[in-house]
Order: sequence, then structure tokens, then C-alpha cells
Amino acid sequence: MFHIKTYNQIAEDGLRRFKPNEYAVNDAEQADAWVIRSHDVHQADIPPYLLAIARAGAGVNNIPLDRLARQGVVVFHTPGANANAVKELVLASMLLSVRPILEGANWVNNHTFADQTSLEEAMEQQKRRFVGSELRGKRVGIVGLGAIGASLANDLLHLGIDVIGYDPHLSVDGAWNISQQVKRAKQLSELLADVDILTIHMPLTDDTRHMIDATWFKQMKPGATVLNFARGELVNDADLLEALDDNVATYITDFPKQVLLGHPQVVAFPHLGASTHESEVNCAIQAVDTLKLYLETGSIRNSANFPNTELPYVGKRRLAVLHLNVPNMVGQIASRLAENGINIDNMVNRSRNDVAYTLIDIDNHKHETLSVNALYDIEGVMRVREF
Ligand SMILES: NC(=O)C1=CN([C@@H]2O[C@H](COP(=O)(O)OP(=O)(O)OC[C@H]3O[C@@H](n4cnc5c(N)ncnc54)[C@H](O)[C@@H]3O)[C@@H](O)[C@H]2O)C=CC1
Ligand SMILES: O=C(O)C(=O)COP(=O)(O)O
Repeated sequence: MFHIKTYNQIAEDGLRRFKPNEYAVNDAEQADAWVIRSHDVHQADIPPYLLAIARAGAGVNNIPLDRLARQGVVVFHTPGANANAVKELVLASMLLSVRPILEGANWVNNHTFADQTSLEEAMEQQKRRFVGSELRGKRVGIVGLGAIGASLANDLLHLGIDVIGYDPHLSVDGAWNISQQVKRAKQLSELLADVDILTIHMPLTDDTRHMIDATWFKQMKPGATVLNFARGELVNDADLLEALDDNVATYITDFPKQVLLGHPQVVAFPHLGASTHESEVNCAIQAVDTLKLYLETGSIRNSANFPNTELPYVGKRRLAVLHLNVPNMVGQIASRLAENGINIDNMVNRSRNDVAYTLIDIDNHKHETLSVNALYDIEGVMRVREF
């Protein structure tokens, strides 16, 4: 029986995939794994028995990935599972940025009129205040062409928008998802100087924190709009406030900051990007399925801190070893097994940055006295599991 603890609102459709005879959800403090969304793991105590954390969502900046990797805790996330929800909110925000839709709705809702005739007269007289412009023909710059950025780029083309993208780390697979009509900026400056709307879709990392600062804003056209549905900490708020007094007309974000609240040129949502029923279900299902795969077979899919490592589970005795990525680990593991008279039947070893993972299927008949302690003796082994 595995024990699972959840943080945040995780869709029932996902949690139901934990079969009650094999999993207990939120019934014990000592959980083998957590399922979370934006819960801040940086401040959390990580118990030694925790095997994995599954983030039902894309961004993993709320999780100390490297520290957990060295503790042998595998972190999963759900790439692309909420991209459509974010994209649709970004599209809505782009429409809000060119037409004073909210202002018009607020005006009509916040007034009282003597009768229908006076309502209609007032409307006809006031509507000139709410004239906007169209998205068609505008130029939009997208920074980060991953699941959200790529899907957005393709849809914007259908709206008659000129799209230019920048992503220095774009994978070949990622590039295949993007229409050839999307222009590629080789330098960020090519994009910034030229767009009416800039939208950010890159992850928050130590390299990107506060990256969007005065050097970006100063290159932008007067009257430009900046959309940030990625993370608040990507932006230097002081520089943004100066830019809003200067050339940037509007900032629309999913990540409100105290210093920006109430600013007349700022529209902020309470982190609603992934909050659709469809996206919550997609994320929860993907998170639970990858977690179950790991807990039940040792295979790692969609991890954010360990290499993806899959070995079909054929019911043989299996050892799963999380270890540092240093020379001769596989040799040492194989020697220990040989010393114990154990024959390796099938094996896979993958590495990622400082850590690595070795999955070994062993001969079913010769292992009965095997103790995983023999492998823990090897320096650099973080965790050994037996199936
Ligand atoms: N508002 C919300 O509720 C949500 C926000 N997000 C945020 O959006 C981010 C992106 O999400 P996805 O598109 O699903 O992730 P993704 O991993 O598919 O795409 C991120 C892209 O950013 C690119 N990138 C990395 N560093 C870059 C840089 N310095 N300059 C330009 N591009 C760079 C990567 O190469 C990748 O193609 C997430 O990391 C998360 O922070 C994601 C989902 C929901
Ligand atoms: O997936 C992401 O990166 C998100 O920002 C969504 O966050 P949430 O699951 O709504 O707390």
C-alpha cells in the first residue's frame, strides 16, 4: 500500500486513478509521495521516506529540484497538460488589451438608468468612449516557444496576426510544432523593437529571474502591451513601473504583485491560467499516472530532476538505483550483484546533470537473499528500491 499526500486542489478524476486497495490518499502523515500544484516546497521539510513529488502542472520553480535529486526524491510534472487553458486566457487578454471591453462592461453595469429608453440613449452617447482596435494586423512577439508559446503562435496566425518568436533553447521536436509562418528572431532585440504586444512563456529559473527589465522595456515601441502569464519573478517590477510611465501602455499578468495592484495600466488575474476543468483534469491524470508508473515499476517519465528512464516491467525482480552521475557507478553496482551471485537480465542507465538512474532486472531464481544494503554501501548511491 502506498500513501499519497496532496497539496492544493487536485482534480478527483486524477485521484480516482489511485486504486483504493493499493493506495491511501491523505490518510497518513508519512506519505510515500506528494501530488501538488503551486505548493511551495522550498520551505518544506522533506522526510527521508519521501520517494517522489508529482506537480500537476508545468512550472517547477516552486520545487527545489537539485536538492531533491540529491536526496533521491524524483520530481514529476505534466508538460503541455495545461497549455491550452493558458493559451486561451492569453488570447482573451490580448483582446482586452486592444479593446476597452472591461471598461465598457463596468460602465454599463455600474450605472442605474430610469428606464430602457434612457439606458439606450446613454449607451449610444457613451459608446464612443469604448472604441478599441483590432488584433488583426498587429505584430505579436512570443518569448518562449514551448507548449504554450507554440500553440499560441499557431493560433495567432489564424487571427491574421504577424507573429515573431524567440527561443534560444528550442528543441527540434518543438520546432516541428510551429508553423513556418512564425518568424524566428535570432536575437531578442530583433523582436522587442518591433512588436505591439509582447507575451512571455519561458520558465522561471536562476537564469531568467528578473530578466525582463529596463533593457527590454527601453527597446519596445511606444504604446506596447506586455503580457506575463509565465511567472511574476521574471520581471523587474521597479523597471516595469518606470516603463509604464514611459513607453509601455499596458501590463497584463497572471501574477499580481502588491506594488502593481490598482495601477491604472495593469490588469492582474489571480493565477487563473491553468484553472479550467479540462486543464485540471489533464494535469491531475498525467501527474497521477506518471507517479504510479514510478512507484509501481520504477520507470521515470516526465521528470524535472531525473533522466527519463523506462524499462518495460515484465514482472521480474527489479532494482532501481538513484545515484550520482560519477564514473564507474554501473561497474560497482554490477560487481556487487555479481558478488552476491546475481545475474543481470536487463538494464538501463541514464544520466542528467549531476544525477543518474539505473534500472536492473535480475534473474528471478538467484536473488532470494539479496539485500539492497549492499548497494547502499556504494558511495554516491542515494536510494535503492526493489520491486
Ligand atoms: N499562468 C499559469 O497558470 C501557467 C503558467 N505557466 C508558466 O509558463 C511557463 C511555460 O510553460 P510551457 O510552455 O508549458 O513550458 P515549456 O517548457 O513547454 O516551454 C518553455 C519554453 O521556454 C523556452 N525558454 C527557456 N528559457 C528561455 C529564454 N531565456 N528565452 C526564451 N525562451 C526560453 C524553452 O526552450 C521552452 O521552449 C511555465 O514554466 C510556467 O512558469 C505554465 C502553465 C500555467
Ligand atoms: O502549471 C503551471 O506552471 C502553473 O502555473 C499552474 O499553476 P496551478 O496548478 O494553477 O497552481
